[in-house]
Amino acid sequence: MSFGHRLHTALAERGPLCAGVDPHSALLQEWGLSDDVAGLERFALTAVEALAPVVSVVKPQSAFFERFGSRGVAVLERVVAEAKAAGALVLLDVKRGDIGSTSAAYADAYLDPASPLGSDAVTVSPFLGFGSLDPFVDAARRHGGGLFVLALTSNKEGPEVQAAVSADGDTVAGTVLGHLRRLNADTDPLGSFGAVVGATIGATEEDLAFGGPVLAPGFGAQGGTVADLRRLFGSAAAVLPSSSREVLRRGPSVEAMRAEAHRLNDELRA
Ligand SMILES: O=c1ccn([C@@H]2O[C@H](COP(=O)(O)O)[C@@H](O)[C@H]2O)c(=O)[nH]1
Repeated sequence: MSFGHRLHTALAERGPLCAGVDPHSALLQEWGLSDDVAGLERFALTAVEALAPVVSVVKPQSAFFERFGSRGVAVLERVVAEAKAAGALVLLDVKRGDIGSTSAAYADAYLDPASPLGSDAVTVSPFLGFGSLDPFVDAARRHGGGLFVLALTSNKEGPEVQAAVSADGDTVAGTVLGHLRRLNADTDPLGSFGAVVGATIGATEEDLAFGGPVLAPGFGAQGGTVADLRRLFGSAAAVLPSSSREVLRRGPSVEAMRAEAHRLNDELRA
């Protein structure tokens, strides 16, 4: 079954919230944990225990695991496996993108279910040209996986690149969304090729009806609100507001993190 189909079902069953697992050193400290691999493991697996049984999508941020080298990546492998086992879809946030032949290796690493980091979907960067992502698109189709392609990111520096107008008169973001619209054509009920559009961007004239899901980071700690989501994403096929720190700072209590995820899902559904 395609990622779009599986995501559509998960959103209906569990709600739209995407829960980020971002083991910031400041959060490890707030939880009373040491800033080392043991602390990382306790933090990340506690977050998975709290959130993966109740949210549709868990999004581990690879950077916070990579900073501990191979032992940190081994913890990330457990996070991916345990979140899947608890019934969540796993979106690995690695924002990869390179020349095609290297993208093929990244795609195998993150989208092949037989790989130790094999996930349901992955974030990718289109800024080497959208065609450089073809190996990711092929792997996603082969394995029933999904992609979330950077389009209008939540950071204030994004427009310098993403709002630039290219030779055909489209913005860079508009060009990315156009490619996604083509990839998602004729997919029912939801395409597997999503876009990253921050909840913090204020306003956009881009057409967000491209047939696939929008990952909306910036909800919560970066200032994005439910009102922003309603205003920005009315035309989108599906929206996954993503929150990491805002939920994780409720820890280390499993009950408190889970209650916050339920509260946000209720608010988002209302
Ligand atoms: O445009 C983007 C793309 C990705 N992110 C990632 O989402 C989370 C946000 O964490 P919060 O604690 O909820 O702010 C983080 O992993 C970012 O790398 C983003 O923020 N904006």
